[in-house]
Amino acid sequence: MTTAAARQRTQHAAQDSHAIVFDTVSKRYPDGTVAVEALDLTLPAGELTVLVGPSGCGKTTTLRMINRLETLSSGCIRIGDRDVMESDATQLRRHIGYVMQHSGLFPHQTIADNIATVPRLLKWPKSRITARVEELVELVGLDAGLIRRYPHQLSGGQQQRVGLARALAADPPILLMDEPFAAVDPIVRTHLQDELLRLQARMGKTIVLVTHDIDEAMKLGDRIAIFNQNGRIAQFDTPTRLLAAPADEFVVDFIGADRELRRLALQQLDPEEIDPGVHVAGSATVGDARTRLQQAGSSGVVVLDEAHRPLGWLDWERLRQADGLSRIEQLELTPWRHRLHERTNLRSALNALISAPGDVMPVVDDDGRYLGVISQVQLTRRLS
Ligand SMILES: Nc1ncnc2c1ncn2[C@@H]1O[C@H](COP(=O)(O)OP(=O)(O)OP(=O)(O)O)[C@@H](O)[C@H]1O
Repeated sequence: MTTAAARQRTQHAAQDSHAIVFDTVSKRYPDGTVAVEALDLTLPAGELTVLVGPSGCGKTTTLRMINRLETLSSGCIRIGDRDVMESDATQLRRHIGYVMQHSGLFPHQTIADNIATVPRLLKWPKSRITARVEELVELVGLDAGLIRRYPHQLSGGQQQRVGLARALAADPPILLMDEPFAAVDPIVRTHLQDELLRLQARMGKTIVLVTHDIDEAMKLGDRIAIFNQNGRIAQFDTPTRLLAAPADEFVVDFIGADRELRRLALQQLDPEEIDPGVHVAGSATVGDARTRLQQAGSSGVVVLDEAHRPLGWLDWERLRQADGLSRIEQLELTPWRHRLHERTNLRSALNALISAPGDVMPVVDDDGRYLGVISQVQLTRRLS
């Protein structure tokens, strides 16, 4: 009989087989440079681990030793119970997707052929390859019309998506990503990071990602390894723990002066803090709105459209001056520059509130419908 516990054990065993363990690993290049010295580190299966640290501290070397693009000088790396140096290098790399900073696409091959690289090596039937390419293009959010183009005909962000699709083609359990978003502009980078998180929530792969950027590390990492020189680990922890209890001055400096703001970015609004607020429909009369405001003792009112979406803010002074019989929608409302989503983090909430009329911001659900308001007073109380 297969019990739930037994099923869970089997699942864990399967996942553990993709944990990556560094056991006293060193790498000395032929010119004598010691890139990594006696590294001990266990990267858990099914998690996204970020390697971050100053330039030249050995992050890329560490990453490239996992798929044997660099050989180890001493020590051992195991994936599950397999020693990578004893595995066949070609076989090993088929189970490990690899994404580089400048996508590394083959310039004379179409996008479709680039994505199909590993399936072709594995001699999949043509129909299976075509179906997989279509599936991947959709998965990474590329327009299907692009697959007949060549890499130079794509933007940097599109090329990175193709690089990711190619790395995922044979559904490898492990994905190595070396500064995958460093070469694109900040807006595209944010999109790509969000996409990676969305994909990882579905895929649950063992991902190792190298970056210089501590904000990117905090956003993406289930765990973060902060490297000091020669591949020494200053701290290996979850983002929350790194911010709450940095191990030493080096970590404090690396995280930066705005550590408190970074902590806020990791905390979400508590649904209990969302206040119903005072709101009226645009079709209500000024007189109705005044009565509601007086009852609630608020400084203004949130005006909603017929789909219950926030239209703007109307303060008491403007209401007082208006004709009591006119409709609210005829008055000039103060719009918000942002909407806060119910799953927003406290850093975004604070930023938005700083410029909000009436010191309150409407909070909306996935469809943009009004759930209530969060106020500066409430947030300050929570943070103090
Ligand atoms: N092929 C090589 N030969 C000699 N030294 C090398 C070689 N590759 C890297 N190094 C050196 O090894 C050290 C670690 O390099 P590595 O590229 O792993 O660091 P990194 O943390 O990824 O740096 P960056 O963030 O600048 O990419 C550096 O001092 C680098 O100069």
